[in-house]
Amino acid sequence: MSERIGVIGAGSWGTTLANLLAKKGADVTLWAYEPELVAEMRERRVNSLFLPGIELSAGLAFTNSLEEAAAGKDIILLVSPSQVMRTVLRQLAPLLRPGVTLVNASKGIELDTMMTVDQVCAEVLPAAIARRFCVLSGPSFAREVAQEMPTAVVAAATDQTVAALVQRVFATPYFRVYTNGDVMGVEIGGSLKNVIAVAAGISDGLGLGHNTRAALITRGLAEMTRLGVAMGADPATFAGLAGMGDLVLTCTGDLSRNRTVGMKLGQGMRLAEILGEMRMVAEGVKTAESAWRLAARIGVEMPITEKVYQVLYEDKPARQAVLELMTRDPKAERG
Ligand SMILES: NC(=O)C1=CN([C@@H]2O[C@H](COP(=O)(O)OP(=O)(O)OC[C@H]3O[C@@H](n4cnc5c(N)ncnc54)[C@H](O)[C@@H]3O)[C@@H](O)[C@H]2O)C=CC1
Ligand SMILES: O=C(CO)COP(=O)(O)O
Repeated sequence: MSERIGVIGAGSWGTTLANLLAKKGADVTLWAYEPELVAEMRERRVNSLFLPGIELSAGLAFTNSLEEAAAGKDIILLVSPSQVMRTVLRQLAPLLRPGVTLVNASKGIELDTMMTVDQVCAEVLPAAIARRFCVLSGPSFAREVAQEMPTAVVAAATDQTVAALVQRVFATPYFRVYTNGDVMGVEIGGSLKNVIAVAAGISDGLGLGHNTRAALITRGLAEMTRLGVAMGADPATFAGLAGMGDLVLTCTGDLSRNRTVGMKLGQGMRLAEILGEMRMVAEGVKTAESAWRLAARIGVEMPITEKVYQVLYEDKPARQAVLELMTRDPKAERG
């Protein structure tokens, strides 16, 4: 591959995708926020903080300098947590060359503005650069991709030549990439499934059953779709990889950080204590608040998201939240 690629963020997902690209033979530079991580990855070819036990390709370069990671690159992969994305983008803006393709692999809605990552890019970056934006999302635990387990994701861009480029660059025999034109639907699906995964974790932590989890997944999908459609998304996107696919993975998979946070809440731990023990990001914790505020602002009902918000931030007991969901006014399933 001839593309020069900068990967911005060396958490578990950024490291995994950088490694996937380097194993394909691409020229990849991985930027890490933590200086000690760069030293370790250079010397030992491992990221013991965020992706322990996975050997990193000899072809991968590492840096703490955003300039080194971004200047002159053909593709920039954004994989920093969504709440720091604006700060990172502001630093990247003067470094990006015209014609660069931006790929977002992060999942979340900014707290202060209630913006998706594509919207933040459009605000922070020059229009000519923000136009070549693509979001890469879907059911993809980093560790399983790093272990080359078959995975399917979606690359969504307004310009289908951009989506097709991203599909070609990222595809491997174990990483299948579908194109899609619905940027908003894919951004919203990837962001909101994390909130529903917190709910599913709470349910599991309370010792509730498979019926409850299936109800949360299905009704969670209904409210994700409702918000997405109100934001201009195509409802069909929510039946796809970035909607139902990722929702099922995250609500049922033991590797999910969001589900784990929920489980610990359901078992009675306090949020501050849970987050204090975590170095990794559980995006659903902040996105519960931004999504809840966004839904209130545009007048969309999101009862599960609302309860997750109340359990996280208003000390609502989890059992009380479940009871309140179950005893809402009777409704038709669709409508
Ligand atoms: N890990 C996974 O399986 C997947 C993660 N994602 C998404 O990828 C994004 C990144 O998550 P992970 O790679 O999992 O990260 P992680 O949870 O493994 O690591 C945390 C990351 O946050 C970075 N960070 C912390 N404070 C920072 C700051 N002030 N400025 C810049 N960076 C800072 C760390 O350097 C590290 O890269 C998230 O939006 C996540 O939802 C998407 C798909 C799969
Ligand atoms: O987005 C993910 C898988 O698609 C990762 O989910 P967690 O952040 O909950 O681990």
